Amino acid sequence: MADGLKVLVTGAAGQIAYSLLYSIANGDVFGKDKSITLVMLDIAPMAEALKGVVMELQDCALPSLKNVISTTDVKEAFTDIDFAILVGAMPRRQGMERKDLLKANAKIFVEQGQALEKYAKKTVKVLVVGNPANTNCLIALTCAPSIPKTNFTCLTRLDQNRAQSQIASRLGVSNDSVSNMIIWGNHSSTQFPDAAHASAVVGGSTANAVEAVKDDAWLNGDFISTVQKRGGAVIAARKLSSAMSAAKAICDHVRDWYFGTKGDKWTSMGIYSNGSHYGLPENIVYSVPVRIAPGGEYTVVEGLKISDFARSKMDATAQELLEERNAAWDFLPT
Ligand SMILES: NC(=O)C1=CN([C@@H]2O[C@H](COP(=O)(O)OP(=O)(O)OC[C@H]3O[C@@H](n4cnc5c(N)ncnc54)[C@H](O)[C@@H]3O)[C@@H](O)[C@H]2O)C=CC1
Ligand SMILES: O=C(O)CCC(=O)C(=O)O
Repeated sequence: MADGLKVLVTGAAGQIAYSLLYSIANGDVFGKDKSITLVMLDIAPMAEALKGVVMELQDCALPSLKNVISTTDVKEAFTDIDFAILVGAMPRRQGMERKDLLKANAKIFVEQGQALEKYAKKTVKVLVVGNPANTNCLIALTCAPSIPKTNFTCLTRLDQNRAQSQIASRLGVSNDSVSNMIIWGNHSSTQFPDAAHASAVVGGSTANAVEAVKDDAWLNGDFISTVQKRGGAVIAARKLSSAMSAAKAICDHVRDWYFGTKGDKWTSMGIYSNGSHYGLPENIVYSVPVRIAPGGEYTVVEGLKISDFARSKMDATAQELLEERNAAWDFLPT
């Protein structure tokens, strides 16, 4: 078995983790030949529940799971990790926007950014899932200045999967027939799901998704708002936020980050904006299309033609991220 990886999942006793841990431990993310040390962090009141999850993982008898460490101690959790999947945070309830969670969750990402700085490998790759994911990611990377900012990403793959599925279902094709969907901006109701550069295989031929759908009113209207509001719709129906689909999207994101994207395909992820792509402001975490080399180095897909409609949507979601950043700065240590 190839050399192992030490992978941390926070919020390990929560509902997303319950759908996620098996896939990581089973080799569905990093490959069956990679032995995994799984580190599971939650808060002290959840220690007993965490024991139950550990027992279940043991009972799966998985060949690739080398070791399980469950802890409520931040130092133990972050020491020498290769990957950090930061899920642990409060989810929103009905009637809230994700940014309303900033006050409750920002301090978690200050503490965990500082822990990454002190205890993790400098090569650690960090995926922030807990909401508001983009701004929590910005907080974490700001608190870990010795780790490259490119090692921090936030999850918008769930939005991408939602958009892909909407287009596939509209065209009556399988989900894997649709590719190169883009999510621009914030994982929030201002995000811009952009089908203009996506392709779809319909009847054996590959076509641009917009040309295949042939319904601009839907693409510029209900398609966008359905994806933007999908998280809220799941909460309204389930009285709990998305978990199974979130866990699947985390696996897709981390797998692509580890193994790379294939050929001409790209994927969307929230990355640190250094001000050099698509006229986006500097110092926010903004979702863009990226191609990823095996091992994890990503490059932003450049040169896409941006319509006036797209520009206004991209700017609106950037504006929201600037406002979130201003609010978040109140929670950073001085
Ligand atoms: N970016 C995205 O696409 C998505 C983000 N989310 C977000 O993911 C987060 C987690 O969601 P769920 O698992 O459904 O919530 P949950 O409430 O079921 O689980 C969260 C877990 O985190 C733990 N936790 C709280 N503070 C912690 C800390 N300081 N360290 C470690 N663990 C801590 C809690 O004790 C709990 O066990 C929420 O903020 C939710 O809004 C959810 C779905 C998609
Ligand atoms: O919408 C929410 O706050 C629930 C979790 C989430 O971020 C999502 O389902 O997209």
